[in-house]
Amino acid sequence: MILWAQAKINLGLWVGPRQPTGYHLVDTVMYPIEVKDRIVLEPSHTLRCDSDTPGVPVGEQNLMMRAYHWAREHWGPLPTVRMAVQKQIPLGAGLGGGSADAGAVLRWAWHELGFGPPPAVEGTEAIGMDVPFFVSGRPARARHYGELLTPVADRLQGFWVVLANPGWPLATHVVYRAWDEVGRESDNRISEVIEGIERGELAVDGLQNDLEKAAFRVDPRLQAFRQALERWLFPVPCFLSGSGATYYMLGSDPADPEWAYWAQDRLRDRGVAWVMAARLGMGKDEE
Ligand SMILES: C[C@](O)(CO)[C@H](O)COP(=O)(O)OP(=O)(O)OC[C@H]1O[C@@H](n2ccc(N)nc2=O)[C@H](O)[C@@H]1O
Ligand SMILES: Nc1ncnc2c1ncn2[C@@H]1O[C@H](COP(=O)(O)OP(=O)(O)OP(=O)(O)O)[C@@H](O)[C@H]1O
Repeated sequence: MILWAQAKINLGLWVGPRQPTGYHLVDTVMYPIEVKDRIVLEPSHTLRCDSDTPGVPVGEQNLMMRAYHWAREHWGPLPTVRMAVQKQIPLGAGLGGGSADAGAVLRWAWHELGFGPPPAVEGTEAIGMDVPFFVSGRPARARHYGELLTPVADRLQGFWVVLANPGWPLATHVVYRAWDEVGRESDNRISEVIEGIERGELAVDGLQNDLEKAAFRVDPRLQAFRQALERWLFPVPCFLSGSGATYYMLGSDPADPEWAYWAQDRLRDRGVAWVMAARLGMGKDEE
């Protein structure tokens, strides 16, 4: 069986102070995007988790394995399988790659156990704060530590964006740690973003990512990367997803793929390590 694990982008991200738990309060909209990992699941005599992508942990360190164990413990017995992931989502990119894979395994487990849709997300934050979103797979506002979800209208489905990643990762916990030093709470404009989505628009003036300054601090190359993107795609603004290092950009008519493909070619010509024109919204779950 083939499972598809879709990435997300954050449409705005506001961060509050670190709590005694070690986590920060956040407020963001997470939107699925059609960049996806391919996971092959097959019956096996022993439980295994592999990947042919360099840098992806295999075995117990992989989030798919943690998701499998979690589902078996909390939902019920599962067949013994080999899980193999082919990554398309870049690593440490703010696109939620590992959490997306975990979400896909949990969705499979829910279905496998004969429970009806939608899969329950409760408790899955034990695997990662982004995981409940990936289990649900639907556009949502995410609050508290990111696990508290409220559905958001799926009115941006089909919008074209171009994603650009500089080719090196940023570790989420390091960026949050840097936020403790340089971060400042900013005006929360998420209602503008949500109202825009309800009208079928992306309110770009309200999009802001509080982690960006912290990410610049962790790796100053990111600021130079952003400046280069802005120069190459002028006058289009760039928005950082999650804890970075991926930026997304959209043209004046996001329903039209032409600008996204033009931008994709232009950034590839300029040597950007990973670039992809992709649509927002939910794709198919499995093959
Ligand atoms: C940046 C975002 O992707 C935005 O959606 C998320 O906030 C990160 O979610 P995630 O990668 O699923 O995060 P986790 O794997 O749960 O946590 C990784 C590390 O990030 C930090 N972390 C994460 C979420 C949060 N609300 N506050 C935090 O401070 C913690 O140091 C934690 O140890
Ligand atoms: N299935 C997986 N795919 C990718 N990385 C994984 C996986 N399982 C565990 N990891 C580990 O998780 C780390 C972070 O990976 P990931 O790509 O999810 O980060 P991210 O995109 O920054 O996530 P987020 O947006 O949730 O902060 C990787 O460097 C890797 O060590």
